[in-house]
Amino acid sequence: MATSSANVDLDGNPIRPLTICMIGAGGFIGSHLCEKLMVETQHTVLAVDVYNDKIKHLLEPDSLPWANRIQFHRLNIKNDSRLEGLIKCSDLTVNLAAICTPADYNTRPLDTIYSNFIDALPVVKYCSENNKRLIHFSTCEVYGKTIGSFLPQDSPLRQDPAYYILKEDTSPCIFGSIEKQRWSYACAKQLIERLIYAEGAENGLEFTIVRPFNWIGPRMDFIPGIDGPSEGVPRVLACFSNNLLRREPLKLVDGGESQRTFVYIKDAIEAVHLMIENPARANGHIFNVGNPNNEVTVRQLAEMMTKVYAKVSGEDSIENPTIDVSSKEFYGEGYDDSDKRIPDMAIINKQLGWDPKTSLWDLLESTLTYQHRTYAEAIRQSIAKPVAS
Ligand SMILES: NC(=O)c1ccc[n+]([C@@H]2O[C@H](COP(=O)([O-])OP(=O)(O)OC[C@H]3O[C@@H](n4cnc5c(N)ncnc54)[C@H](O)[C@@H]3O)[C@@H](O)[C@H]2O)c1
Ligand SMILES: O=C(O)[C@H]1O[C@H](OP(=O)(O)OP(=O)(O)OC[C@H]2O[C@@H](n3ccc(=O)[nH]c3=O)[C@H](O)[C@@H]2O)[C@H](O)[C@@H](O)[C@@H]1O
Repeated sequence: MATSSANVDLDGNPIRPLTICMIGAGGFIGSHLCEKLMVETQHTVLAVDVYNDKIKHLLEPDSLPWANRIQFHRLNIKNDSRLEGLIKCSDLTVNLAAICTPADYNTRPLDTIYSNFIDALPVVKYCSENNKRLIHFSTCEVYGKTIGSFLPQDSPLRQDPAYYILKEDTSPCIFGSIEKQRWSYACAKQLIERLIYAEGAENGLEFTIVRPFNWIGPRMDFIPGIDGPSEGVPRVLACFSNNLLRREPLKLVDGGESQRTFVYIKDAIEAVHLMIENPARANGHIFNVGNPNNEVTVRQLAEMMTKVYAKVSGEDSIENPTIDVSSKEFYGEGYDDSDKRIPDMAIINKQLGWDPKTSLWDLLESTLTYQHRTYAEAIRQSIAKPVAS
């Protein structure tokens, strides 16, 4: 894998220290990106978010070696006039802010569309008007379902990669009907991608669009009842971690037949680092960032997480480790799913020389070690606490 050296880019040119306005810096991806930029580079980060719990370790104490290179700005980009000033005084804006948990897409579709499209509009506008570079986080969900999923079950073409591999420049974006509100997120992300692309074409905006394919690792989402709402439904890694920590069966939605490719957050952050430091190679591109070698069904993921958790916790797994639930029961009306998500890696490989390296077993082992160390005791105490009468 290509890595960017401390001082020169992939073409041997010196890298000058940048000021980066990172919106959504307090989230899962933002926290890892901030960590990378503080520990391994000389760039400065203006970290924008409504929360900062996941980056507290980078903000305090003042004696940290990077203390003068990171500032936290608590603001909601929906309604804060300070945003334009922060973008103006930065060289680059990285926009991560979004509602991005599937349980919200069909239950809070308006918030989802506003967050992923309307709230991103001023960010794009300020970057374009002030000639500032933008790295915008989209999603692999813009591909929706594969072409192959519409073929008859017994069609041999279903095995042909042409019918399922997802390519940035040729694959169509296939969503379900409007009443399947699951697609509100993907559709909003697609429209903001098109707007950014058009700003590039008509007004010369320097942009890069990132399509993450299921990045997972420590600090992803929350554990319900511990550092998030008891009734909240996070993404699958945190749902399954929560079940394992509580010794409950893992819930397989509609049989757990959907397929995903999971990439380790630390591998994926390497790719973003390369985009930041190689604008000539990254500008104007849309990049899939995922690990095509780590494909599993959700059922296989549950089985592997159960085995890995038994290893890292030293506890035997429960007798019936999984249970089937319908999507209506789990997510409510209007849920739908992507059947299969394998990223084509040709463009990112050609432009940035990036390839993922961590196997699914290894990334689950380090992530579940973190989950166990961070949450097991808190869960034990919450279970032991008598319920208030
Ligand atoms: N994690 C993945 O695998 C994945 C996959 C596909 C796409 N993405 C995209 O990457 C981005 C980051 O994802 P993540 O996993 O880190 O999610 P996250 O929810 O952990 O982080 C998003 C952050 O944005 C902040 N935010 C949201 N709205 C805001 C607002 N109005 N003002 C200020 N801050 C706001 C949130 O507080 C949160 O800290 C999102 O755009 C998401 O759609 C992530
Ligand atoms: O991470 C990504 O690349 C993108 O995909 C995710 O969507 P999805 O993969 O469907 O979200 P998960 O919550 O991680 O679910 C993965 C699969 O597990 C299933 N699932 C989830 C939770 C659970 O307890 N059980 C279960 O079977 C879901 O139905 C789905 O098929 C989210 O939309 C975004 O964070 C992001 O854009």
